Amino acid sequence: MAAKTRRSNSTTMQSPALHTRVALRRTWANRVFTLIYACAVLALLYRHFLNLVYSTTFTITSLAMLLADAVCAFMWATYQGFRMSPIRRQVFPENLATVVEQSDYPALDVFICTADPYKEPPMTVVNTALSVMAYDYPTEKLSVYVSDDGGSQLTLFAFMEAAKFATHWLPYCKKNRIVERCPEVYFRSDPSCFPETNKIKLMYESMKTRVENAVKAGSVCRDYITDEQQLQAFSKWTDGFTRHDHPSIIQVLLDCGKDKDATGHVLPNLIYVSREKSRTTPHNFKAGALNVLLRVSAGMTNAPVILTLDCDMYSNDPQTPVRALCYLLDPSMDPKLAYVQFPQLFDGINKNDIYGAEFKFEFQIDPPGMDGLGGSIHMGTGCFFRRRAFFGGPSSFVAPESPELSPTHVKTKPIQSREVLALAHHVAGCNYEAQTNWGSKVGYRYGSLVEDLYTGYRLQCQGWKSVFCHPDRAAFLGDAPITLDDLLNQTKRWSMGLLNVSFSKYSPISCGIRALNPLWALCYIHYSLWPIRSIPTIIYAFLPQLALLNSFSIFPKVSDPWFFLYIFLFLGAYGPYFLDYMLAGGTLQGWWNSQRMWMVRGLSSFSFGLVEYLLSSLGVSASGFNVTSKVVDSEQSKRYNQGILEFAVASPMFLPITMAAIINLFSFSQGILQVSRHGGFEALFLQILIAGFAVVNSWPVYEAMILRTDKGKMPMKITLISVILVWVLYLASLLTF
Ligand SMILES: O=c1ccn([C@@H]2O[C@H](COP(=O)(O)OP(=O)(O)O[C@H]3O[C@H](CO)[C@@H](O)[C@H](O)[C@H]3O)[C@@H](O)[C@H]2O)c(=O)[nH]1
Ligand SMILES: [Mn+2]
Repeated sequence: MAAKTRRSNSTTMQSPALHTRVALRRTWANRVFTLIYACAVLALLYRHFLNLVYSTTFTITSLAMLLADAVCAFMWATYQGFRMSPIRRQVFPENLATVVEQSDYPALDVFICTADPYKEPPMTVVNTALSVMAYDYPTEKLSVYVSDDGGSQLTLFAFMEAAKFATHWLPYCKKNRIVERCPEVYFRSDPSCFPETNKIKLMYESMKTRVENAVKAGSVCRDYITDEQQLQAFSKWTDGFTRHDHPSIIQVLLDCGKDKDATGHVLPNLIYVSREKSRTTPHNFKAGALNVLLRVSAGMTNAPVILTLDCDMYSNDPQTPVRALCYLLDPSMDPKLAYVQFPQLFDGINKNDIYGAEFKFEFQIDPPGMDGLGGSIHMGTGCFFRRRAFFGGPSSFVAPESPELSPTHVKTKPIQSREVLALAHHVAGCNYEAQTNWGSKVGYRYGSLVEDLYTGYRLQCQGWKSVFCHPDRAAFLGDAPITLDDLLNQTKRWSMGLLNVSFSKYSPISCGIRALNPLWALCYIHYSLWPIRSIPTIIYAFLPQLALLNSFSIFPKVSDPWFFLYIFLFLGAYGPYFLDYMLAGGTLQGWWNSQRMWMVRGLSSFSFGLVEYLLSSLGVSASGFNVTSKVVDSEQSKRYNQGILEFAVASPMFLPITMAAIINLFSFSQGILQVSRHGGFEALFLQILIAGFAVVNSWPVYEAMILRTDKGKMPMKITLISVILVWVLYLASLLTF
């Protein structure tokens, strides 16, 4: 494995390493292959060029194929950034004690975001919070801040319950050295029995029932409210209170200075924050919520290390913060290190990941490639930041507007003191950021629906670095969408967010290429232009097929030497991708599904994202952050576990998928008939091959249109509209060819 190993704590010669990095053995193979494939790509472009200049039969079809191939070539070239210097890191948390005593660990503020109690069940959020509150970390240094953008009593109520349950759960986990500290997952796993297990389980179940009852009823039953303080907290939900219009609500649910667990030990701080909202002031979605937490926490605990988490990403390993410290506290580490990113991994993905929702490349395979160049992307969740990184570059500090919010400000007042609470409410106000640097130079950056990638990128442009930490045991596990519609909406949102980045003032194309190492910038260019993949996907899904239906050949004949170039390009595009996927522990079917989903996304979410982005930049429509649902419907989940794709809703994004499935089937059968009757196989072979490949990929779509009777099948409306559109397309093609 190790081609070269670099010991990272060279200054402390005697002490054992806290972490190592090695170049992956495949690096040279990658580089050589890139060189060979680049020649093939150039040859293809040369062929197009010859065609353009000399051919008398150059048509609109040739132009479209040129466009498709040029975009593919560009995306391929930019992807090579990831493949040039991939590395693998390892951490040794057991050695941390040689560098720092536990009592000298930095304080840690954990930020958890939630936005909608109906799409993100409060019990999910509570489980995430409990799993981190129970970290193996000095409790008095740990604070958990929950941002509730849904402004929901239900979420607050769930956290009041969680605060009570934590007093039992935390000592139980620590005493019995439980590894699984997310209670839901722990009890589901049928744990071994300790004397208190049943009692704790009952407590958990009864909390769950109360919270779920409240969610079902849509309000908190008065009987559940046990004390005056709680009553006072809920009194903020007055008649005019809506999730889009309400004052800020900040509740300290556990105070480390006062509250003790059932065994008399201190508890971590637990603070509920629902920032002020007003319909007239933009709130910048999750980035805005995180900036509020940055300020509220600055006024309360101001920990130098921050962990950001999405509400569904529970901790799966109580040692995770210590792993992060192996980088953050290493005296020989580059002081420009801004964040340690753990991969986004998921719980409950079905056997072969039918939706490719694991994003194995983006969350597991590509980040080590970027890490070797300067640092991984930020994935929004599972990331330990140095607070200082949010305030200017490593050597150019940008002070916040108030010294009390500065990362260097030392806290002395108790978190529940009047001044501290007043400051917290003030900085959570919806007009607070006006005329400040928040969102532009300080904190999470605004202007993109992928605030995570964008913020990480902007930090790196300022000179910050990052590290990708991928331990064997997953550090965090989250939910992935289990319906196709949810998944496509998620990637549509990402597409728009990525285009925001591409066309921003700080675009990787103009800015990144100057600020970062060029290969590193290529990676960002590649991601930020993801949605343009839709162009070749759409062209390749329809054009060769329409040509085939008209017996019109657009690729070289089998006997033509150029034919082999196409075959090589096809295999060479899939081969490395396949190998990387399998080396990352994937299955053959998982890979197949993943490549299918890339085509599906290209047809639907990427193209819709591209169009919506264009419309919103023309001011025709506004783009928002449509939160992915984490609610599981039992029938849907049953189908998901059986590996059946869920269509069910009449989403316009299904139209291009269905149309492509129909047209490929027709052209494939027509092509076969044609060559068996009239010959010409040589000239049409590549088109038949492409259509055949698409037909095999479209199998689940045919099933959903014709064979299935369950509720998840393709809505008849979508099938009918697709048939009509395909017919129109075919008629139009008769005029073209
Ligand atoms: O106005 C908002 C919208 C969302 N969120 C939170 O943002 C998180 C991510 O939302 P989700 O719907 O789960 O989006 P995903 O597409 O699954 O998330 C990925 O993509 C997002 C950017 O689009 C990143 O923010 C996430 O970290 C990343 O995991 C959730 O905890 C939400 O509660 C807010 O706090 N406020
Ligand atoms: Mn999510």
